[in-house]
Amino acid sequence: MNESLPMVRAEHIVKSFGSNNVLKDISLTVERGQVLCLIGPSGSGKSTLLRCINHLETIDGGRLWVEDELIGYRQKGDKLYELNPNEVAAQRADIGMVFQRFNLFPHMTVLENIIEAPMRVKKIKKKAAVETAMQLLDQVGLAHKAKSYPGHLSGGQQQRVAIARALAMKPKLMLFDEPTSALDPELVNEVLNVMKQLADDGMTMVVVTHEMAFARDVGDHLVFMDRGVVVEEGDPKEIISNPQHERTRSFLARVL
Ligand SMILES: Nc1ncnc2c1ncn2[C@@H]1O[C@H](COP(=O)(O)OP(=O)(O)OP(=O)(O)O)[C@@H](O)[C@H]1O
Repeated sequence: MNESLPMVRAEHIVKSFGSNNVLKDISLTVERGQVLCLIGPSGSGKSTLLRCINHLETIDGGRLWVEDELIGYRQKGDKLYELNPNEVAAQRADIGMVFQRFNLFPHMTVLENIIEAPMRVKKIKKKAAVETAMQLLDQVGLAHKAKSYPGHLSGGQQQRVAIARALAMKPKLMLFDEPTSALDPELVNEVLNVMKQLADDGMTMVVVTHEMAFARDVGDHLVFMDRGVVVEEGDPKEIISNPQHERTRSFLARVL
């Protein structure tokens, strides 16, 4: 692995749903260990971009790289070949994603939720999977809830389990899609604190968020998207205190 490669490179990404051109020529780079926060009005294409990185949508044009791997394709000489389902699954296994809704399996305990994918996808033995899961639950402050069912947890606790579940696959990149938007306000910080800890530990993260304090204090890089294009990007503190573009200014005036 070439350590000098960025973690993510999006080059001229285009994505439409019918006549709705949701991503219009998006290019951006996420460096290793960087927390990139993606902000912008509703419908600007932020979730779609994350979903393209994680194979949940297929791009119509451009190239998406995670390290030296082209998302969805294998390159041989000048030719590109679509990955088969097993190869897609292998690429996806390296990328953790946390959604607005936690999507935990309700009929499984917290522990079972976390060990399910490592055992199924990575063929990890149960003993090792449980050991890792318990360490992760400890990291997110929920070791005491291992045997609980998701329905008995608060939204903030469920989201922390969802983060632990994603981390159990030992991803090299974590994508967060508005991870606190569905939470009661008093539960938001417990999730943001776990994310901050992850950032401090050096995890590469792309975070779609409306939490501007998090973007300012934890983000290394801020990207403001509007109507499918990157309008402005740079240092979060600088953009938030002194946006250069009128569209950024009017968005920030609404959310700050
Ligand atoms: N699967 C889909 N089929 C059709 N249209 C879609 C699909 N997914 C997203 N869209 C459309 O793409 C546009 C961008 O949506 P997206 O969720 O990426 O925006 P967003 O910036 O994340 O917004 P929000 O902050 O509200 O989540 C919207 O018009 C949405 O309706």
